[in-house]
Amino acid sequence: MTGILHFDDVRLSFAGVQAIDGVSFTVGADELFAVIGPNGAGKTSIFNVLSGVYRPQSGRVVFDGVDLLGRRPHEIAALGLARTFQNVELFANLTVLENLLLGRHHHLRYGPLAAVWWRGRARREELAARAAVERIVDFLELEQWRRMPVGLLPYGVQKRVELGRALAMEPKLLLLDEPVGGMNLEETEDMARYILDVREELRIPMVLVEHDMGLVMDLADRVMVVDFGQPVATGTPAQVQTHPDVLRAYLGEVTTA
Ligand SMILES: Nc1ncnc2c1ncn2[C@@H]1O[C@H](COP(=O)(O)OP(=O)(O)OP(=O)(O)O)[C@@H](O)[C@H]1O
Repeated sequence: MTGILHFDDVRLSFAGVQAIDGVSFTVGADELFAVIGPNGAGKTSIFNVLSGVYRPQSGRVVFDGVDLLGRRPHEIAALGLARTFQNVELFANLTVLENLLLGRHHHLRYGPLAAVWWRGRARREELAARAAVERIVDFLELEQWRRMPVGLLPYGVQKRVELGRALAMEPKLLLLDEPVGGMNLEETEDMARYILDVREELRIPMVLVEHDMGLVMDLADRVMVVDFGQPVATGTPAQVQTHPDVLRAYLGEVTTA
């Protein structure tokens, strides 16, 4: 299968704990791919391998034709792989606009000297960055909060700003780590709509880790279920929902409807 991301037979262990035990998957260029599984199954570890935080003992990870293993998180981000975090990781004292602008820093090509001596280009890039950030503010309907410090905003809006920060990087692939974790129903529905908009209007493929099963089954094209670091099943939401090994992983036994 051709795809933007290939995760191939990856194994990662920490002092006796096999966090990822031979996981493989491919994400298509226009796909929304979800990873689900019980607590401690290895989902976050998969994200941490993808974003360069953990280095696996074996396997291959190829993104957009580039081998990611051994690369540092900032290099991977600069290649176009952006992520959001389970717990919001924004600068609480900075405004929404400032946080979004920080997301764009990979796109600023001038260094500090150029900023002083070559004002024309630095200024043009700065203006382009601001215009791009304003488009994201519109897209995610953040107008009313744009000049407010992120730390003062409701949690659901902070999560939306985090999505915006990742979008500001103009990624080729987006990793969403529990985008609706801790949200109420209304916030969850809003976020689901923005995720669909990212997919349909911006056409950015995504990998989603999420505990909210309803959201996963509504949004994902394909789902991979992991348990104890191992892949249990991969398929469409309808296929995995009825897979006996998936029921066993979640419920501890096979049930028949
Ligand atoms: N840095 C680490 N050091 C030691 N063990 C770790 C580390 N990171 C993860 N693990 C272990 O690896 C296993 C997989 O953890 P991981 O966080 O990837 O699971 P998860 O599916 O994301 O869980 P959750 O749904 O609770 O977030 C667990 O047994 C965990 O304790």
